[in-house]
This record gives sequence, C-alpha cells and structure tokens, in this order.
Amino acid sequence: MYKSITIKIGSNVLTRPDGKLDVERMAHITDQIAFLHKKGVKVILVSSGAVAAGRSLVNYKQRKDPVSERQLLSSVGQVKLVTNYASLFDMHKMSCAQVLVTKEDFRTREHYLNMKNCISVLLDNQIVPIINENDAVSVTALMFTDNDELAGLVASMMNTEALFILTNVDGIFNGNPNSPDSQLVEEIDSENVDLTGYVTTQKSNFGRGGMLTKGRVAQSTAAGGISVHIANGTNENVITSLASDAASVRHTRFLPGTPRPAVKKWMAYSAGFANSEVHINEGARQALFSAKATSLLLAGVTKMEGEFKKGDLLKIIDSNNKVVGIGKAQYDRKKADEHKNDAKYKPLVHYDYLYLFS
Ligand SMILES: Nc1ncnc2c1ncn2[C@@H]1O[C@H](COP(=O)(O)OP(=O)(O)O)[C@@H](O)[C@H]1O
Ligand SMILES: N[C@@H](CCC(=O)OP(=O)(O)O)C(=O)O
Repeated sequence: MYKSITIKIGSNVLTRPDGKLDVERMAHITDQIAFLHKKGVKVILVSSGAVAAGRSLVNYKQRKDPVSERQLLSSVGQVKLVTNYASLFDMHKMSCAQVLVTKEDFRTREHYLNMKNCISVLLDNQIVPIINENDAVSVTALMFTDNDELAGLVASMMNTEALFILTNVDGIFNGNPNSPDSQLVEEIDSENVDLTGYVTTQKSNFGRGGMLTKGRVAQSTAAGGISVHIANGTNENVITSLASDAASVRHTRFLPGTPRPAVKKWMAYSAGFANSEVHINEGARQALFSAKATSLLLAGVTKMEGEFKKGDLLKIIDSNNKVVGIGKAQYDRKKADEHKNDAKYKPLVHYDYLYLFS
C-alpha cells in the first residue's frame, strides 16, 4: 500500500455527458479517499472540474472571449466543486481544504516553500488538500498547460510516493483509444521513450491538455522517483485498487527513476522562469556532465546575459547554444563581472544547486 499519493481527477471524470457535475462519481471518489485516509495514507487531491461545474450554473446569452468565459465559469464553478467535496468528506467525518495556485507560485523558492508548508500543515492535521489552478487569475502565459502539469509539480514538491492521473480512458494506447486495433501500453520507462509516436493531441469533451501532456508529465515526474499511474477514473474502486495492488488494475504505469533531492526538483520545474543566461565552454560542459559532482566556475563561463541577483536561477548554455541545465547563482552579476578573470573565485553555481538536463 502506498503511504502517500497525489491523485489528479480530470474534468471529464467529474462531468456527466450533459455537462453537469457528476456528484455520484464524486461521492465514490471521496469514499475511496476516506478508505485510504482511515488506513493512514496521506492523500492530496488535484481536482479539475471548476469550469465544467460553472457551465451548468451560469446562463449567458452572448458568448464572451475565451479568457473572460473561463474566468466566469471557473470562479462560479469552483465554489460548487469544493462545496460538493466538503459535504461528501463531511459524511466521513473528514475535512478538506481548498488550495488554488498559479504557475507563478512555483517561480520563487519562497512561494514554493510557502505552498509546500501549507499542504504539509493540512496533511499533518488530517485534512485533505484539494488543489486546483486559480483559473480566475491565471490566464495565457501564466497558465499551467493543464492540471496534469500542476499535479506533477505537486507530487514532486510534496514527494508523494505515487501520482495517480485519473481520466476517462484506461491509460495510454498505442493509437486512437477508440480504435479496436489500439492496445493499452501497460508499462513505460520514465526515460528514453518518445510518446509523440502514438499519442495524438485529441482531447475528451471537457479536458484541456489531452493525453500527450499526461504522458510528458508522467514521464518527468516518474524520472524524479515517483511511481505514476494513468488510469480510468470512471472505473469502480480504481483508487483503492491502484493504491493496494496496482498490478490488478488495467492501466499505464511509469517506472520510477532515481529520486532527486528536493531543491533539484524545484529547479527542474522552475527552469522556464530563469531569465539570465550563462554561456559555458566545452571544457566546462564536459566537467559538469562528468560522473563527479562539479560546480560551475567563472573560468568556464564565456558570456553572461541579463542582470541577476544572488539566488536567481540561471540558464546554462553550451557552445552549441543548447540549454544544458539550470543553476542557482551564488552571487550577483556585478560580482561575477568583477571576478571573471579570477580562476579560483568561488563557483558561480554550486553543484548542490545545479540541475542538468540529461
Ligand atoms: N494514445 C492515446 N491513448 C489514450 N488516450 C488518448 C490517446 N491520444 C489521445 N487521447 C485522448 O486523451 C483524452 C484524455 O485527456 P483529457 O481530455 O485531457 O482528459 P482529462 O480531462 O482527464 O485531463 C482521452 O479521452 C483520449 O480521447
Ligand atoms: N482548472 C480547470 C481544469 C483544467 C484542466 O486541466 O482540465 P483537465 O484536462 O480535465 O484536467 C478546471 O477546474 O476547470
């Protein structure tokens, strides 16, 4: 039995064909979580469904632009979604909490740690955190690709043993899931598998990201040491069965890689937020990628771009212009310029704060 699990529920698992919230299914999901909770398993729920819930509550005559429409539906629907969860958990004498986050919350280590602390304190007090994107304020570039991305980040941040991604198909198929010729891929290595060959960009009626993001998120989360299972959330007892005996459930499992230290997890996912660049020579690239843990010295830096402060994330770029890693600056740009000819000056990036893309 897993001891801690992040469970992501897709919109279509919670939505009936007429677009209304499927409260019966929500009840079955909360029953299963309650069962695990009573066995001492820590469960974090990442639940979609706000926009879907809003659709059955708001009547608007004229179509709005997509951003306003999503803001309107999600902010109305989130209330309904969480109210339903609260009364369903209440039947099991359990409490739940709403945590709404944006991509920006993963940007700075301070925000990241605040979020982590909030979820930890909820779990320590036997409360189920129900996380969703704060759709009301996260628009366009600030949005997560979808809640699968958010769930992967949460599972890594909280270092849960497993991540369950529940959707309306049994897992990843090697073709169109509706085609009789397609087969379910039961096991995927977290490294070296290109999913684009057989996963299409097709989505379900109410979903946002589709199977390709699920696959990518599953792969990168599993690579960090977490067991990831993509399964059908509409099947009975899927959560409890996955938790106790995953092999008994028809689904797709991603094999976990070697666990990464917490700070490297944050860096891996915050890569998109690094604004400054550090270009390195071939010798430095080889040293960083060698078997020995190596810090980045100014001697290997050929060029720096952008102002940075101590603690900022830097993109590390090799002589072929390829971003090869992310590092946390040990000092600011001014100091780096001052000491750039000093081969013995302390490393710009210490290896404990260096994340290399393999
Ligand atoms: N190779 C594939 N295997 C499984 N599902 C696929 C594949 N390619 C595309 N899909 C689609 O991905 C959908 C699930 O993704 P999505 O719509 O984002 O669901 P959710 O709302 O659960 O996040 C499935 O309903 C299916 O139509
Ligand atoms: N935050 C949105 C869900 C967006 C989303 O990623 O949906 P899905 O692909 O169904 O997981 C909502 O609550 O409606």
